[in-house]
Amino acid sequence: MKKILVTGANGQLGQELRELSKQQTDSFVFVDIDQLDITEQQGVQQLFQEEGFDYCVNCAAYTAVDKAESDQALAEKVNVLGVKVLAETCQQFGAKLIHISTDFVFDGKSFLPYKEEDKTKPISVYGLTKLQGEQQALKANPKTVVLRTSWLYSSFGNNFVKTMLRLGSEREELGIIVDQIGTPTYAGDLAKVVVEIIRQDKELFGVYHFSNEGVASWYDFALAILEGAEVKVNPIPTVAYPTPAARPHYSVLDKTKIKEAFDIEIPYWRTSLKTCLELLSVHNIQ
Ligand SMILES: NC(=O)C1=CN([C@@H]2O[C@H](COP(=O)(O)OP(=O)(O)OC[C@H]3O[C@@H](n4cnc5c(N)ncnc54)[C@H](OP(=O)(O)O)[C@@H]3O)[C@@H](O)[C@H]2O)C=CC1
Ligand SMILES: Cc1cn([C@H]2C[C@H](O)[C@@H](COP(=O)(O)OP(=O)(O)O[C@H]3O[C@@H](C)C(=O)[C@@H](O)[C@H]3O)O2)c(=O)[nH]c1=O
Repeated sequence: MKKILVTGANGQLGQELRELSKQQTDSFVFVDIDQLDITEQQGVQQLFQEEGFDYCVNCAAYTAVDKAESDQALAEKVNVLGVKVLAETCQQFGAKLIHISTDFVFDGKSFLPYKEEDKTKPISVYGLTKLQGEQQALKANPKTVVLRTSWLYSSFGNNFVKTMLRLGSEREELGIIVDQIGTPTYAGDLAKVVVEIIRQDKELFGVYHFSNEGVASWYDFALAILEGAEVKVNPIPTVAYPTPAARPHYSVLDKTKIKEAFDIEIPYWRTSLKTCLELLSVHNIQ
């Protein structure tokens, strides 16, 4: 039986892992900032010393993309320093680290799905801090898996799906960006892959890309979320929706490496969206 620490456990991915852990025989410890601030080296070291983890899954992050532009210090503290502290502590106590990163490490100028070794060039503070976090993790603990994912949503936490359901019930029309192309990822599917990597325990460290299968613009995603609703969804260009942070125009991830290494099948994004929407409607959450 393995012992696994999950940090940032109250976020979308953390809560999906919590759900999934109920069906696992491994022992999971879930902590969020109130129990363990990943930037506090002493507290992190003490917990590792007391508990002796085999794996740490880092779901803790500063994820407010627009706010990060004016709050660089805090974004850096959590996404760079916090990851360094966790990775060094994992190395010190012999634990493997699974760290989650983002498609926003790329500039979006490609027209083919990004492979792990493609050149990174973040265009936002969030993207830059996440890239620096990856680098710190891989440097401090060679036994690190970095999972880059994109456009995460879940029935837990805050995300684009819930925003669309809310705005769709409040407004008659929505303008949604059509020239940013990527792939939505159901955090429940990402949680399954994390658990599978731990189960296989193959020691295949390094960077991997994971999202759902297929491609969409935010506009396509919004239309699928609001299918059957009365609201009119209009496609708009990025310039018509100015935001503090720039976002890549294209950030589809190539998933060949993770599929071959861990022999996994990945659901199409519309299939997983349906699963999440059904869960939301059963629990009447918006
Ligand atoms: N959301 C997305 O669309 C995407 C996310 N990712 C990455 O996936 C990972 C999981 O994302 P997601 O589940 O959406 O994130 P969330 O924002 O839902 O959850 C992050 C959690 O980390 C907590 N946290 C923040 N600072 C600290 C700290 N110093 N110590 C401990 N915990 C802290 C947050 O607490 P609080 O809420 O109180 O701040 C929150 O509970 C992140 O690494 C993210 O960068 C990658 C691609 C897309
Ligand atoms: C609410 C809204 C958003 N949008 C656009 C803005 C943006 O380009 C896109 C998504 O907006 P959001 O703010 O929900 O999501 P955003 O913060 O851009 O999502 C990103 O989060 C980080 C954490 C990641 O790592 C990325 O992979 C990605 O998921 O939709 C519209 O066009 N119309 C709208 O009414």
